Amino acid sequence: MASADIEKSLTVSKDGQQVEEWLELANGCICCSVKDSGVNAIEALMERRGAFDYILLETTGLADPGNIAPLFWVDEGLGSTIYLDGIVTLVDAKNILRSLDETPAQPLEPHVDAHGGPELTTAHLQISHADVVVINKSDLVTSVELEAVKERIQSINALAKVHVTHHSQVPQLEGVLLDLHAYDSVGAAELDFAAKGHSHLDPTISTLSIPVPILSPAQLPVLDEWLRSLLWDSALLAPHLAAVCPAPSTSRASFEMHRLKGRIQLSDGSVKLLQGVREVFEMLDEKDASKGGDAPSGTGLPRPEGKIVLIGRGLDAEAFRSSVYGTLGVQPLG
Ligand SMILES: Nc1nc2c(ncn2[C@@H]2O[C@H](COP(=O)(O)OP(=O)(O)OP(=O)(O)O)[C@@H](O)[C@H]2O)c(=O)[nH]1
Repeated sequence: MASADIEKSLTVSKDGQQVEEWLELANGCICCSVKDSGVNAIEALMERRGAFDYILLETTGLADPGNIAPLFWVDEGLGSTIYLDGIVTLVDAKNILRSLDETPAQPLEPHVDAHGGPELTTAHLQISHADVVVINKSDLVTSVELEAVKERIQSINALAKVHVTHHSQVPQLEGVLLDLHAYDSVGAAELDFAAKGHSHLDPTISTLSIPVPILSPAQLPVLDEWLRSLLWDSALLAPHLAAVCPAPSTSRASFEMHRLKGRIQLSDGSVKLLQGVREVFEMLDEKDASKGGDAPSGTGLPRPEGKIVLIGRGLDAEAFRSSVYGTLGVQPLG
C-alpha cells in the first residue's frame, strides 16, 4: 500500500495554470523514499521552475498520512525552503460513518495496526492524522446525521479544525486549507478545545488530553525521556512501580500513537511546544509568546499549566496520566 500513497505526481498551480510535474526519485515514488530525497526532489523542481506559493500533494483514497507527513516535516536545522503546512482530510458526510465501521478490505500494514481490538480503517488513519477535516456533501444528510458525523470525527481527533461544506466550497483558502502552520505552532486555545472531553464515541481511536503543571527547565529531559519511551518503544514509563517491581520500570501497553501536540509552561516563563506524528516528534521553543500563550479569556492571568494532547489507539487515560506524573515526580492535575 505504501507505494500507492501518492496518486498523482505533483500538481502545481502557477499564475492560474495547473502544472503537473513528475518527481525523479531513485525508487520511483515519494512515499517509499527516504525523507531527504523527497524534499530534495521538490527543492530541485523549484530551482528549475521558480519557487511555488504552495505545494499540494493529493494522495490516493487509501493513503496513510502518517507515512507521508514525516517525509516533509523537515528539521529546521536542514534549512529547507519547504515545510509541512498541514494535513487536510476530506470526508464524505453521507458515507463516513459506514467507512469507519467497516472491516477493511485490505489489511493495514502490520506496523500501523499492531493493536488488535476494534477495526482500524483507512478512514480512521486519515482523520486521526488530519489538521483540518472538511465534511463535504453536507446537503445529502439531515442536520441530525451531520451532528453525528461531527461528533464521531471530534471524538477521534479533537485537535483538527472541522469545516462543513457542500461541493467543497470553503469561504477562503488561507487559514482554512492553506497556511495552516499546523506543525510549527501549537495554540493554547486548540489544546483547550481538545481537552473538553475524552470521548469513546469511536471504539478505535480517541483523543486524550493531559494537563501538565509548570515544569522547571531541569524536568525537560525527563519529559523528553517519557516521550521517547512512548513514541519509540510504545512503552509507558512507570517509575512509581519501581519500588514494588525494580525492573523493568516500563509497562508495555497495547497502544498506538498517531498524533501529539503540547505546550509546556516552564518556571522561567518560557514555553516549549511539542509536535509529533507517529514516532517522530520535536520539542520547540515558542518563538512568539503572544501567538498562543494568551491567558484564558477574561481572567487576565497567565496560564497556570501546560497540556499534552495525544491522538491514538488504546489510550487509557488513567495509565497515561499516572505514567507522566510519576515520571516527572509531580502531583496529578485535573
Ligand atoms: N450533492 C453533492 N454532490 C457532490 C458534492 N461534492 C461533490 N459532489 C458530487 O459527487 C461526485 C463525485 O465528486 P468528485 O469530486 O469527483 O469526488 P472525488 O472524491 O474527487 O472522486 P475521486 O477522486 O475520483 O475518488 C460528483 O458528481 C460531484 O458533483 C456535495 O457537496 N454535494
